[in-house]
Amino acid sequence: MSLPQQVRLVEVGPRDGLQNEARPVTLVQRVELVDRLSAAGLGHIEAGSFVSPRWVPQMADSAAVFGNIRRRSGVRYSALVPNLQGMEAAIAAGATEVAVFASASEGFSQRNINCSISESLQRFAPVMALAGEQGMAVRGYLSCVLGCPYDGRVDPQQVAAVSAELLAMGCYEISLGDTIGVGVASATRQLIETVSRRVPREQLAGHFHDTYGQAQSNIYAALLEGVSVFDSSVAGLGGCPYARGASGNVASEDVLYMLNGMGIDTGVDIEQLVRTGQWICQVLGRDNGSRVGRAMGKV
Ligand SMILES: CC(C)(COP(=O)([O-])OP(=O)([O-])OC[C@H]1O[C@@H](n2cnc3c(N)ncnc32)[C@H](O)[C@@H]1OP(=O)([O-])[O-])[C@@H](O)C(=O)NCCC(=O)NCCSC(=O)C[C@@](C)(O)CC(=O)[O-]
Repeated sequence: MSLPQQVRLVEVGPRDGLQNEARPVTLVQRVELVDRLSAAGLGHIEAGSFVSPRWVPQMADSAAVFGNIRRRSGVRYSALVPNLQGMEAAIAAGATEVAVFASASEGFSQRNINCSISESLQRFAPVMALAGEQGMAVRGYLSCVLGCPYDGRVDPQQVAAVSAELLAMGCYEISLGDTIGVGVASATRQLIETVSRRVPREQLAGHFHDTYGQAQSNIYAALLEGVSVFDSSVAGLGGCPYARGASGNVASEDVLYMLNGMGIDTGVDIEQLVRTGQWICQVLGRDNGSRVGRAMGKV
């Protein structure tokens, strides 16, 4: 399969990234992060989540984030929602679209959202119904597609089955999450080959954490399999509070550098993105998780 000419990057730093930061991030800083990312050309930004603040306190102020960002025309500002309560809050806050999230493994489903996979899908039914009434697009995340911190190996057929259910419920795209970053390129290819028998490749996205340094090669493997949407996080922010040892998402700057080098268009300005990564690392007092960010920061 030939490589795509264009890739859509979904920037998840303000949600997947900041949800796992120990240091408190102010509302002003969260808003500025989203605004800097849209200014850099990112067209799809997950700006926050409407989950229980007891479970993920870092995302507690998401409504205020949506209320204060400088909205650029054409940019999709999405929100993560686990249930109808979250969906109603996301609509009230003015999210452009939402994402529901399920797990391919039972162990992670219980730890992350306190219910089984099948219960989680039942919770999404009213979310999908309300989204339909509102004409709102819903993305579906599936976690632990290449391994689970609680259950170990995850069968690709199981990933395909839950992906197909999310698609049948009305999700326009299924983002396959290697939540703990354990996958390697050959497993990624096999996974996409299996899942694509149930979900068209054009409706799949890749969401790779970089815990074991495999994210970029997994993205390349997914590109070769015809996937052209990838989630990433500026400066490699993040992890997952319910997956011990999970490091951040693959850094947006690193993905962009690779795609630029391969002549694949994303519409994102690498210089501005690198500056945004440097800025947020300064704000958080953390090291920059992007190699490209570190290298370009020196020149
Ligand atoms: C799903 C629940 C709520 C179940 O949590 P629960 O405790 O089982 O829920 P409940 O329905 O019994 O409600 C308990 C309390 O939570 C409240 N509540 C209920 N729903 C909401 C809501 N939407 N917003 C705000 N509050 C809510 C509800 O009102 C009630 O409040 P109380 O009466 O006790 O004061 C909880 O487990 C939860 O919020 N989990 C979120 C976990 C999370 O956000 N994890 C990180 C995101 S997933 C991820 O990062 C993976 C991904 C997507 O990036 C892909 C990848 O990398 O694999």
